[in-house]
Amino acid sequence: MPIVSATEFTSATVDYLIVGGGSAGLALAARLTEDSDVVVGVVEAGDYHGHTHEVDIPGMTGQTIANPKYDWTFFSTPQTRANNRVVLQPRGKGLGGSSLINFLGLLRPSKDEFDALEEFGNEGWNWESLLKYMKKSEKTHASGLSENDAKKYGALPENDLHGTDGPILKSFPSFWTELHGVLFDTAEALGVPRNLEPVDGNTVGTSTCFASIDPRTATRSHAATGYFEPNHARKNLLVLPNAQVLRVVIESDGNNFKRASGVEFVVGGVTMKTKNVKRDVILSAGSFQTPQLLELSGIGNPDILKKFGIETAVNLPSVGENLQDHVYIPVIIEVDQKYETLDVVFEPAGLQAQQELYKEQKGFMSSVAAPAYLFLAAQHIGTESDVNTWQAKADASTTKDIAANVLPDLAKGLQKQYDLQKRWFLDPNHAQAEILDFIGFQPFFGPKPVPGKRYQSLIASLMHPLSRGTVHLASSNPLDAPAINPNYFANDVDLDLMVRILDFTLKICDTKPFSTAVQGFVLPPSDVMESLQSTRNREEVLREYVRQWCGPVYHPVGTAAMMPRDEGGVVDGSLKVYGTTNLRVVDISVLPLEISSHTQSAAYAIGEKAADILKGERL
Ligand SMILES: Cc1cc2nc3c(=O)[nH]c(=O)nc-3n(C[C@H](O)[C@H](O)[C@H](O)COP(=O)(O)OP(=O)(O)OC[C@H]3O[C@@H](n4cnc5c(N)ncnc54)[C@H](O)[C@@H]3O)c2cc1C
Repeated sequence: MPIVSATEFTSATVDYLIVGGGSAGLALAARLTEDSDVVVGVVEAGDYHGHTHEVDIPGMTGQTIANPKYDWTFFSTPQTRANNRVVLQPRGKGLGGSSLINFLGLLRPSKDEFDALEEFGNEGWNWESLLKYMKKSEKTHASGLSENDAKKYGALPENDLHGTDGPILKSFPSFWTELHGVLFDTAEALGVPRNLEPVDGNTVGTSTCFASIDPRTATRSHAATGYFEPNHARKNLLVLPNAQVLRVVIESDGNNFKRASGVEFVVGGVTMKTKNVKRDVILSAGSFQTPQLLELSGIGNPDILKKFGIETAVNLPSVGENLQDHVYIPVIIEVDQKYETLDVVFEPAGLQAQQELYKEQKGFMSSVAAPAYLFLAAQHIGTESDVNTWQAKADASTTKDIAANVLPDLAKGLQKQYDLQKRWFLDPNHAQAEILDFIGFQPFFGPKPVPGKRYQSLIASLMHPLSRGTVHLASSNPLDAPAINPNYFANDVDLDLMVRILDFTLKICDTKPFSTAVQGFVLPPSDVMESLQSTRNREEVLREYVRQWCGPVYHPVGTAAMMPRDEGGVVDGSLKVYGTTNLRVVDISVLPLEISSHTQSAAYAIGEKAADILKGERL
């Protein structure tokens, strides 16, 4: 049994100690322990949740969000350019990490975005290599669609691009709603074609996503089911849940470098220490807690560390800078009653019928709630002159409140990022925006659905923000949440883009055939919709709606960026933290630039690739 007690954990000698049993951390642990001579310890703050309905049943996705059993329930700092609001920043807690609570969409970034990693100086980090690891992480189930339907739904996968025997199972929806095809026809009328195979490196167009669902049982496939449970009998994999790491213990190696000798953690209110790490300590705590743990361990900006009474072990001011996340704005519409939507499960009779269907792995409970995607290039949402303006403003001088404006190293790296973003603005094959269709009332914020009515929620998001945020310590108490500041709209272009993406979404609702289904708007609310009819200053009305209703899409990256040290990097291409001999970061925080995709496939690929890097070093 790999789940061990704290005493067994601290007395064992391990080759690798992984902090965080989440998406990337468990992928890494599973692959390293394929070699029975290698002993790996995983310490995870949350529980091993086993199999619970709210995690397993796809139709219940969303119900774990803001539930502290599964979610860290972080909030942002007040966002000055979004009406001073604080916004929820969910992160999965427990074996499986955020893959426990995510919305199941299994998409991939574009080729350009992975190739950019190599352009940043990380040899071997490119599309070809990461495609191999994304495939390695997955096992694909065929859709069973006819060729005609597959074309209608933008769902015609090319077999050799998809994995066949990996641990994460992926499948297409078990049913298809009428509005799915109607939405894609409407997008086509607006100049956005279907993209039959969106995971070949080009994401632009309309398509159906795969979902991380095992179609044989209609249950969530996640890091714990794929990478932990099948390997639970390995004697060389020791897993300690319910233990929160407080800091990495850092020692001097006698030269200029620092060595991570173990970690201090708290379990059941008792603080304990591991010491017996033969090789590496690996942080896989995600984009918010990896930088927090680095700072708690004395690795970061000395000015910040001093403020919290922490002695600097490694002067690395880039830690916790460069935070990027997708920002979304919702449009919720009421649709004609004749359409079947996920809303049926919130009515007693509908729920009972769906529960019966679920027993046969059918119906809404068995499938992903947001299967239909539109990925839009800048050219879909702006004129040539808009695009030129946007790319001209991809610059540190037009971005407010960022450390790169005072720290030359960060400025150099940021300029490289902006140069790429400029190029991507001009490329009609590069997605700047995403609109996903949640096939019912999006379950959490704001207004509530009226029983008996039917809805669609179009979630419109910015893919490549120019703003940069931060994650730093909020206090010296390791058990306190970090201060998460996405710094929304620090670059004006982000707000301009959000307005254009929202406008395009509203245009969809006003264009046939989709418009014929629309009965009215829930969001934007009626006062905003009325102002849009009556006022000449449409842009300002939309702007204010964005400021008031925007939020994160839960894909934060960049806070431990894999870039050269003198360009604002935290780790090198072998994922080693600068200034240390054996401390690594293996999670989504190492991506220097946000990707035009949801991030779980990248997190698994990073875990898979890290395992091969570490195996390679032992040869
Ligand atoms: C609500 C939500 C919806 C999402 N929807 C999608 C989607 O539909 N599709 C998609 O592709 N992506 C989605 N994502 C994003 C995706 O799931 C994440 O990017 C990915 O899982 C991150 O992997 P990771 O390994 O970096 O971190 P995580 O998987 O979050 O793992 C980090 C782990 O570290 C643990 N940890 C943190 N601090 C400590 C500590 N001090 N001590 C010990 N353990 C610690 C955490 O408890 C967690 O288990 C979503 C994310 C969320 C939160």
